[in-house]
This record gives sequence, C-alpha cells and structure tokens, in this order.
Amino acid sequence: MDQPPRVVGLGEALFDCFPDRIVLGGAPVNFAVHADRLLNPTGGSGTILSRVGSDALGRKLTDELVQRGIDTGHLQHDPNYPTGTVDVRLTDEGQPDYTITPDVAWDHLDFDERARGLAESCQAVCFGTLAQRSKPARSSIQSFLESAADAIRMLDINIRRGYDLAPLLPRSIELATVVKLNEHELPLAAEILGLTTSGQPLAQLEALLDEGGLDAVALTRGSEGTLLMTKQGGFEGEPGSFNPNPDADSVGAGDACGAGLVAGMLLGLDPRDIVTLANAMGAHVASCPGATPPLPDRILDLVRR
Ligand SMILES: Nc1ncnc2c1ncn2[C@@H]1O[C@H](COP(=O)(O)OP(=O)(O)OP(=O)(O)O)[C@@H](O)[C@H]1O
Ligand SMILES: O=C(O)C(=O)C[C@H](O)[C@H](O)CO
Repeated sequence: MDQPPRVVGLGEALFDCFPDRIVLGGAPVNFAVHADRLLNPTGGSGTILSRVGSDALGRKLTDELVQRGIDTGHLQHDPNYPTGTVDVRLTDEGQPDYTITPDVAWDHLDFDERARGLAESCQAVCFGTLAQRSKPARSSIQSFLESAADAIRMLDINIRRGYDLAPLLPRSIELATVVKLNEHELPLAAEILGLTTSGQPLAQLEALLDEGGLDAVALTRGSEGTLLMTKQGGFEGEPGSFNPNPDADSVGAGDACGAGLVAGMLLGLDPRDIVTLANAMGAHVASCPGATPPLPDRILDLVRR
C-alpha cells in the first residue's frame, strides 16, 4: 500500500428511530465508522459522503460523527430537505424491519468538485441501492463510482422496502468490484440479473462473480458466518464469537462485516483471514445494542499484526 487508505461510505446518513431512542445509522455511515476504526492503526481513515438537512438532527448527526472521530468534511448540508430518519421495529425473532422516510436530504446528494476529489483519491468505497432510489442521488453516486476507477467498490445490496431494485441492480453491479449480499438477497439478485445457474446458492455466487465481472462476492449468513467467493475459490474463516448482551439487536451487523471485508482486502490479508475479520466484526455488532459499538482489542489485534 503506497499511502494510508481512505475509505468512503457513500449514500444515506440518518438516524435509526427505535421506540425508546434514536441511534446514528445508515449502512454507509456504519460501514465508514467501522472501517475508520480498523484502519486507524495503520494510519488509514473512513469518511462519509452524504447529505443532511439544515436542522437539529443534521447538527446532531454531524456531532455524533465528530465524537466518533470521523471526518465530516464531505457531509453536505441541504437547505430544503430534512435529515433522514428510519423507524426500526424489531420482529419477534429480533430481526430489524425498516420503514424509511422518503425525500430527505440524502436523496439530494450532489456530486460536486469536492466529491470528485474524494472519488479520485479514495482506495475503497461502499455503496448500496437504497440511496439510489431518487434520481439526484443516483446520478451522484454513479458519477462518484465512475470517478473512483482504481478503488475497491463494494456494493452492499441491502434491499429495503419502498423502491424497485430491478432497474438499479445491473448498473450497480457494473460499477462494483465486490458485491456483498445475504441469503435472501442472493436468489432475488440472480433472478433480476437472469444469471444462468442451477438455482443452488454456490452456483449463484459463482455465476454472479463471473457474469458480473467481479473480483469477489461475499455471502453473509448470520450465525453461519460469511462465505467469500473469489476467482481462487470459496473461503470461510473462523466463526465470530457471539455472546449477546441482553439488549442486543442485529442492526448494523452486515455493515460491520462489510467494513471487515474491505479493511482486510486493503491490508492485504489472505482470504481466510479477511473472512475471520468480517465474521468477528459482524458477530460483535450482532451481540451489542446499536450499530457502531466500540471494537474490543481481540478484533483490533486481527489488524494490528
Ligand atoms: N448471531 C450471529 N452469530 C455469529 N455471527 C453472526 C451472527 N449474526 C451475524 N453474524 C456475522 O455477521 C455477518 C453479517 O450478519 P448478517 O448475515 O445478519 O448480515 P446482513 O444480512 O448482511 O445484514 P444487513 O441487512 O445489516 O446488511 C454474518 O455473515 C456473520 O459473520
Ligand atoms: O441504510 C440502510 O440500509 C438502512 O436501512 C438504515 C438502517 O436503519 C441501518 O442503520 C443500516 O444498517
């Protein structure tokens, strides 16, 4: 690595609103915070390119990023639209169900000169499909990815309700070098993309890797851990240790896992160690309340070696 890596979470910055509390969120924010923590020991950093309103929640969101040591220089302020919010309900199985407020500040993300500079200088970016639901942000996100030609570009599909994935997915995959998805998203993606497979998950992953022209595809499987499919074959690492706090929720486990994948790739870990790091990150966040709990030394030791 020639220079300390700079990693970008691109898309929605918002607050997760639980019945009794509001928590910093948005998959790209969670990703950037965790990537920052993992890369700090090697001089690297995570930042967020998003847009908040000129309102109290926007100021709170900025303050919370500052408290976590995240560069807010690429957080845009919209004069007309409010800061994003999401109502989070936990199902009886403890799985989060998200209701996402429409037409908020991050739907109006602008690809300005500052954003172009970030795209041209970053080493990795993580983006999803939700933030591409409206035309202004979709156009900005796609322009960013076109300008980040040399970066690892991880698409974390993160299907949510309220927008149509089908028209977004093919272009998002073309712009990605790595795709991360879960077991529910894989068959849907295979169908939308018309992948030629037998319908078995492994065959679907291989077809996505080949037909998508990707460097890697990561399948997240909750307590079963992550499977990383590359041109060299499939890799599983050590399982993450899962000792849940009584107030734990799995919000952000996938985002933390994605940060582990990208940090591991940038640090040049071998594929099994990349998956071990990703599993440790996902399991840690799934065992804590909130999406960006501090990381324990046993995880930081995986990147300090
Ligand atoms: N209960 C658990 N026990 C052990 N590891 C877990 C557990 N839950 C999550 N993990 C780890 O975290 C990773 C990501 O979790 P999960 O599969 O729930 O994410 P996801 O569906 O991608 O989430 P999101 O919708 O937030 O992106 C898993 O692949 C696994 O490594
Ligand atoms: O950003 C998303 O995909 C969301 O659904 C926001 C969530 O509330 C959560 O913070 C992401 O894991």
